[in-house]
Amino acid sequence: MTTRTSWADLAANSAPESATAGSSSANNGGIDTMSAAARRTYVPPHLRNRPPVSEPPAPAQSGPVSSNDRAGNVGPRFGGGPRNDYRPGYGGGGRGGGWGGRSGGWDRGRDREVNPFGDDDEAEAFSEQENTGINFEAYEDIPVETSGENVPPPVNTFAEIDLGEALNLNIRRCKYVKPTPVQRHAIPISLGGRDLMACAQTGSGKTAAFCFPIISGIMRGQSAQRPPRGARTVYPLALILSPTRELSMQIHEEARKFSYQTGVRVVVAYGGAPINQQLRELERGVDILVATPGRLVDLLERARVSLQMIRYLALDEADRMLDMGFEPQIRKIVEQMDMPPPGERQTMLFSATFPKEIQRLAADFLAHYIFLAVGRVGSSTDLIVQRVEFVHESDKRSHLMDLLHAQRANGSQGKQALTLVFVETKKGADSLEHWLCMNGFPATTIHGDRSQQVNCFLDAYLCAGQDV
Ligand SMILES: Nc1ncnc2c1ncn2[C@@H]1O[C@H](COP(=O)(O)OP(=O)(O)OP(=O)(O)O)[C@@H](O)[C@H]1O
Repeated sequence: MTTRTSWADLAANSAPESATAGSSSANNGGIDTMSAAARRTYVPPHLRNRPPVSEPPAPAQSGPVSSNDRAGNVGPRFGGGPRNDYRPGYGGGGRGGGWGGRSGGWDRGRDREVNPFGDDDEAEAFSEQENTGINFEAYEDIPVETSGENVPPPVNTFAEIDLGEALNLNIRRCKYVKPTPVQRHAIPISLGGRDLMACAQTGSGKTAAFCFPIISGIMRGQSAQRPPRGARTVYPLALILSPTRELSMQIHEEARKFSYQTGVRVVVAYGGAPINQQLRELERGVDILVATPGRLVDLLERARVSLQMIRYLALDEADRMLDMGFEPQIRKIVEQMDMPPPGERQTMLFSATFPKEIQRLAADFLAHYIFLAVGRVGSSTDLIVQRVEFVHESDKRSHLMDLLHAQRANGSQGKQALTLVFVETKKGADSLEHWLCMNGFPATTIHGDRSQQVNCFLDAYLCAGQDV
């Protein structure tokens, strides 16, 4: 069934055929960290250290979201679809059976996986307390639009999706009780092997929306293709591109939690930091690479990373990447290196907005994609009263004083309230700070290297002593 909506119509006109995949520039040196046996067949990090199995790999078969046509989308490169890598005896102990029962390659290899949850106390980790990162009360009214052919139905619970035992445990460790709107729709779409163009705001739970299908897919899959051997070149199976170092680090942290004890290894690479440590991390193996575009181009040009084995590509905050001028780098990474073309890889494009430039990117990077637009969770329009008031220059301070007094009166109901005042210059901020303090509203000025022009005040009346 096809549902058409205003945004959807924009999306539906796309022509995804224009992407071109460059040929591999593989070199033939040995992979010096591998044994001779391992050299014969490339073994991705998540599959290394498995106990040997005598039977051949399981035949290609559909994933648990059986109504989806993943095979047709993944292409012949990966054996026509995901492989269910359940093997009797593998992961059968400890965490339960099924393909999700793996305890992962980490613990058996030379690296012991650090617990990203930061504690070994399972009782604490599994406490019933919900993750409070999302305002679930604002959920029910979130408008969601989807369009495209054969859109997989959304799910209401994580239990409805077979993500595998290990990933399910990590979802519980994260205290995610139910999926956010973007997760409800995006996860079944991606598990179904479909390309996705998702318009979703920051804070809507996008990270899990693209990480869960990637991790689950890597756990199930088995690469049918052997990459050429290149000294010190690594071959990630998934690439997550994000605009900034901070966001990349955040995604990496989250992805490490989601992939804990799955055997799937996540590495991050971003600019503005020494490359050597990142190279060492890459050399230890990488299944999912989280990267900023500039640093990734550097790694590709040094032939330290090859995109030849990429099965999953996620672009987070794509509109921000374009705003920051990363389009040439992104196009180089996706179209001019050795990444498999659309249709042979699975691509998820996330953006808060859907301007023409993003529509073009979607047309070039995605194949037969589903368009998803999710309204903002806890949108400012729902939770914040916005008011614009025009005040004469000479009345600004007295007006501010009135607002602060009003807030002080409201604040007596119990909840602490903070006031942020943005001031044009540091000098102006210093002057206002002094004036506020003299008038009984302790304030703290914040200014930093990144924005000398914008300074803000914290009304410390109700939070004196807090370090912003
Ligand atoms: N299903 C869920 N249940 C409870 N909390 C969740 C759920 N999904 C995500 N969260 C939490 O909500 C917060 C925002 O999620 P997340 O960082 O994934 O959003 P995002 O859309 O990727 O935002 P950003 O663009 O800032 O990365 C995080 O604290 C995350 O742990």
